[in-house]
Amino acid sequence: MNVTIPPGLDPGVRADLVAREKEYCRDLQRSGEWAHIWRCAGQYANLSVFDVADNEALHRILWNLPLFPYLSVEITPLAQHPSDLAAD
Ligand SMILES: O=C(O)CC1=CCC(=O)O1
Repeated sequence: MNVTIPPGLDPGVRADLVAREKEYCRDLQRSGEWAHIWRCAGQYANLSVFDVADNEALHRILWNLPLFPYLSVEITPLAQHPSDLAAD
């Protein structure tokens, strides 16, 4: 996810959006659907791993992100690799 918040956005609105985004993300981490989130070094972007039932669940999560209007999201579906020890 790449984040592009307009520089002219009211600072209070921006702070509220970022705070709500953090709480939303942490709730989904607690439920297990947002499995990992990493900051992409040097970028206002993150790399996240979701563990969801289906595409609709992923869409719901992304669509409801408070920062959704300011995100560009690239999605790569993942499957288990046969060499992964966890596959045994
Ligand atoms: O700061 C970001 O990368 C955007 C974001 C997604 C979830 C969150 O808490 O922040």
